[in-house]
Amino acid sequence: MNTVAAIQMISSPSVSDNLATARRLVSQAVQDGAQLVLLPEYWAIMGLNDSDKVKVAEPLGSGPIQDFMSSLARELKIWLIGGTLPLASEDAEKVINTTLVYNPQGEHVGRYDKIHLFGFTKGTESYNESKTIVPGQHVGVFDAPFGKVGLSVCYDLRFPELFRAMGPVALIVLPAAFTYTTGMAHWEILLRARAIENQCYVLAAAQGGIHPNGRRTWGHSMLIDPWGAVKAVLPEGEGVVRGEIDLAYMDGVRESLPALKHRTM
Ligand SMILES: O=C(O)CCC(=O)C(=O)O
Repeated sequence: MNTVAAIQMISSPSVSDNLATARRLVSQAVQDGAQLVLLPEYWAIMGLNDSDKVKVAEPLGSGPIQDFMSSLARELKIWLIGGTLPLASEDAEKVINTTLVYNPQGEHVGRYDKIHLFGFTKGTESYNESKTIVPGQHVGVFDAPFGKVGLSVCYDLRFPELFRAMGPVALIVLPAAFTYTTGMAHWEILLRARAIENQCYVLAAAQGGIHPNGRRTWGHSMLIDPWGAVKAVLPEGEGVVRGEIDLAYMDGVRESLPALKHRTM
């Protein structure tokens, strides 16, 4: 069995507070047996305004957030998928919203830059990530001990072609900070659809609550199995969602309903 966990947070604008919370929750997940742990989108910096986000953006390979993730993975001997952090881009006013993956030796072994940038306007709610983020251009997949893991971030969930482009994977991970409004309507349906159509596990780590800046996020971090069943969920608040990747079960689903083999395009 392979135990994986998603961390749910309600991140604040204080990077040091967020690092302390992440350390506490990841340690709790590991005490409960997790060998691979996923943090949510912008776990270290959510709540910072756009200009402060650019100020804390790190060059790849160095900076306090990357040092923290690498040390934590090494110390706890886990695979750590670092939600997302802002990496410095060539445009001084924009960042790259990046997931970095660390192995149990604390080495950086995977990267994915969020490709689809969220835009949404309804009433007083408005988001336009392309103002402050440079989109990624490459699919991200890495090899974990139990098989291939595909990387995606939040709004990417709405674009099934990204997940097809990963090739067959055992697990899709999705760090997120879904809005309360869109999350209530679409989050679980889309996550379960990605698990069903790709016949793999889906692990989603969300922000979930009312943040100090007033923003409300949907939460509902969850683990879904290859049949589309929700195995564990945390509706709101900080905490850990944990479960097993059962490869024999996944193979059974793929054998009894060989939809992946029946693809024609
Ligand atoms: O797709 C959505 O509804 C939410 C996406 C989002 O909040 C994000 O990508 O940051």
